[in-house]
Amino acid sequence: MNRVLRSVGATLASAWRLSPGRLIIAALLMMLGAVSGPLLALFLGVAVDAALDGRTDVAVWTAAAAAVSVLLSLTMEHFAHIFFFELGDLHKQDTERQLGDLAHGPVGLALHERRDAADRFELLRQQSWTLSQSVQTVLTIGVLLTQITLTAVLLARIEPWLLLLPIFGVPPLIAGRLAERRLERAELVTAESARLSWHLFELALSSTAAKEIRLFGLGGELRRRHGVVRREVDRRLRRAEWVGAALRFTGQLIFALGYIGSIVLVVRAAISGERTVGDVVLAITLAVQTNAQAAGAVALAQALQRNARAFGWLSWIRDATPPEPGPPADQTPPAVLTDGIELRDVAFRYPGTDVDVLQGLSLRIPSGTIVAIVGDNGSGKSTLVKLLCQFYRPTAGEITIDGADLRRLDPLGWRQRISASFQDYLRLELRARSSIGLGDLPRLDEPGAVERATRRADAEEVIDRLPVGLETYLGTSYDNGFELSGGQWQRIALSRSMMRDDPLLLLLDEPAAALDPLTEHALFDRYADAARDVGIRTGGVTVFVSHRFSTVRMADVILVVSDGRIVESGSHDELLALNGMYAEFFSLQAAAYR
Ligand SMILES: Nc1ncnc2c1ncn2[C@@H]1O[C@H](COP(=O)(O)OP(=O)(O)OP(=O)(O)O)[C@@H](O)[C@H]1O
Repeated sequence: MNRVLRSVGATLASAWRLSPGRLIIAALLMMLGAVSGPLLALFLGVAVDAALDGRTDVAVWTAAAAAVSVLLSLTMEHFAHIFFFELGDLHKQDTERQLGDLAHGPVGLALHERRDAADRFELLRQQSWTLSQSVQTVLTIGVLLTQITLTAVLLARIEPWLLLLPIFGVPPLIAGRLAERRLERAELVTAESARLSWHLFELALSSTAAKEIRLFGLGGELRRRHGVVRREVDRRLRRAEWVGAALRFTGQLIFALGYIGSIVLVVRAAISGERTVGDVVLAITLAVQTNAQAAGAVALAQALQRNARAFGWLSWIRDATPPEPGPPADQTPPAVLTDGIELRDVAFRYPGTDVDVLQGLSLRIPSGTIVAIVGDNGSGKSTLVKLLCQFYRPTAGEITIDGADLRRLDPLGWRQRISASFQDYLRLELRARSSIGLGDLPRLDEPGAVERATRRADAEEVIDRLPVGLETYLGTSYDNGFELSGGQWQRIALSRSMMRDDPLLLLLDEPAAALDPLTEHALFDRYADAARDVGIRTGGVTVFVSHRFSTVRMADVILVVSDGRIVESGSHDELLALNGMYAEFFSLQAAAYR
């Protein structure tokens, strides 16, 4: 109940903030429509009695009033809808903006990488229409309460026992709520499968997936799997809907019994002469309206539950990433690195999991050093990169920057001093100049900055091939957009990562996976020059992850990571002399290229 009340309050507050005028007009129009129903019953009753008594004037006037009531009840809600529609749209846009803020807001990655958060984002995406209707839903509460009160007063005038009639409206309400709960549980339980089924369906539409799907002849298999998952989701949802329908039917049956009883009561009173024919007409008309009101209340309860659920998901996401415990992040990064970066006994476990993916990591990276990280898939290389970017804080141990705890550095300030490129790089479908220049937003329009970054990333050749160079629109979002190959996109991403002139940390997490070995080698040659230049100017440290040992050997220090631990470290020659894991990997790869 609290959840519903909170969502009602929040919806009204939001509608008032967005457009108080529309809210007031819509509420007034709805109220006019709402009172016209019970008034219609009252005027009809009086008109019938006046006609039977021969009071023509009264009969005509009350019949005319009844006609106006009909007109109002038929039209007012329609006009109110125009305002609701606009308010609903504003409310939906506002919620989407909030969702965007929530998605972009957290400084870390936990929200994006949590499965339970992904479920709620998906449910909100699917049910955004609920939010667009929430203002109307909430105002309908006032309408129904007014109608029910008026109806109750009129019924009590005829026969106080008739006041019991609205009580019969309670079972349908409770039944509706139970049914909604069942559906909600079923939706949450099936959210993961629903995501999977959507993913399998999307594969059929994706041009990237089309090649492998055709090559491996996977079309039928993917359709089959999609069908199995979809059927399972549908089966569970259908079952919840059937149980819900049975519950609702029971509730309505109880109301129907009360309804029949009340009509019998008034008709008997009229036969015995205690009530007039007008009273019977009034009671029957009101009883019909009571039924509609009960049905409206059930629908309203469902809509309120849905609204509360969507509101609950939004609040859940809002509360899902509380600020991480630890010292306040109020320090700015140093202008230059003099000492370097140090990891002391660092361990890390992803939120919601029970395995340490990094353990006991200790290491000192002196300023100006180039460090390469190698290791098996899943050994923890990218996770270490995420910790260095402050996407997560270590669960144990400490990372220091020139002796200062990394947690004390303002993440946004620290990231402004990082240049990074990731294996799952972003394809920013914009003008090439912007797609690169956004790597350092304040310098997007600085003359020569984008060109310099392109040179550092060895990507001039990619730009030269574009129809209008840096001014070319990239990607399929534009009619005249130029689509790039995977490797070309990666070079654009690399250029973006080269935009910052004075980074303290250069991170390259397999940034060249889509490039051929020769290109990667040439790129890293150039990159190493840039890194050393940065090292001299700012003492900046370079950390790169690569599976190509020909590239890795250029680094000053190579770390071999296995199962979240550093198992070997040293220069290329030192590690070869050690004749351990690195030496084995290196000779295997060298033999493959020979
Ligand atoms: N968001 C996440 N939530 C839970 N576990 C995760 C998450 N991201 C990665 N992991 C787990 O952490 C471990 C290390 O993953 P990581 O991506 O750091 O490996 P990697 O060495 O970079 O692998 P690769 O060479 O394949 O890129 C893996 O076991 C992976 O399953």
